[in-house]
Amino acid sequence: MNGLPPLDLSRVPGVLGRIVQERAGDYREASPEPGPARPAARRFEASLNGPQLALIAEVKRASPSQGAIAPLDPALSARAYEAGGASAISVLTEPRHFDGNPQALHSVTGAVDLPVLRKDFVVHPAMLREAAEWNAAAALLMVSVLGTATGAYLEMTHHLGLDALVEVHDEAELDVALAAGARIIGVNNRDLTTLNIDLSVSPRLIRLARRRGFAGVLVAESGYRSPDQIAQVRGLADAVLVGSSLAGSGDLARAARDLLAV
Ligand SMILES: O=C(O)c1ccccc1NCC(=O)[C@H](O)[C@H](O)COP(=O)(O)O
Repeated sequence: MNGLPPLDLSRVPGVLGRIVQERAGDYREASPEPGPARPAARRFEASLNGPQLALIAEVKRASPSQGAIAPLDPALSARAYEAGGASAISVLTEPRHFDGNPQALHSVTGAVDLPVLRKDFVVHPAMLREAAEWNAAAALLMVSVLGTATGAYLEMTHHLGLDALVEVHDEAELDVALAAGARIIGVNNRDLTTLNIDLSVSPRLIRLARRRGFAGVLVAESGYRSPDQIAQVRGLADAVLVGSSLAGSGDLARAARDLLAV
């Protein structure tokens, strides 16, 4: 496992640019060593690979687009999502804009049997080492942030035994994810520069990925609030990732169940 190439984060625009610069500052002193290799468990990937559309339910307490959403207890929320039929849990660990923290991830991995995704803005190998140490099953890698280093970060994520959800928002980013050898690709409907949501992005790029021969797992992400909206990706996506509408619902198990109703 070689060292990772340096990232040029000054090219990342808008809110996302600010967040990733802050995260890079948080990890400036951390060791860039890859850490010990672990066997691939592929639990996250397997949980999304069934015949039904799977739900990745997100523990999301706040966000740049919504402000404060709900003061969720991470472990109780994850148990509620599990009861509501979620296949996997996503936990935001970014502290300034999403009110996340490492302890939230740690408490969720101890509270549920479901695989857990570390949702953060990965800009340093230490963030992946932490995810493995905290028993996450997967980590998010964003092509808009990692650019041409996506393949190297993917290799390190796999080296640590983790699955990677490789996130894209446009055709050029999809090409990077495919060339990097991603096994799980998430298409974000939210433009992270403007924060605008366009639910036509996921179906379009998911179809394109299949036309390009991608046989792995495809996840539609962001902006889903109703079963009608989820219906737009049934039969196309393997999974949907939903945060704000579930987290702000007041009854997480019921909201998860209702969202998945056909
Ligand atoms: O949610 C935001 O406002 C946001 C802003 C800047 C960077 C990332 C952001 N969200 C991360 C996500 O991708 C979402 O948490 C996730 O896909 C769920 O989206 P939603 O169901 O719309 O909460």
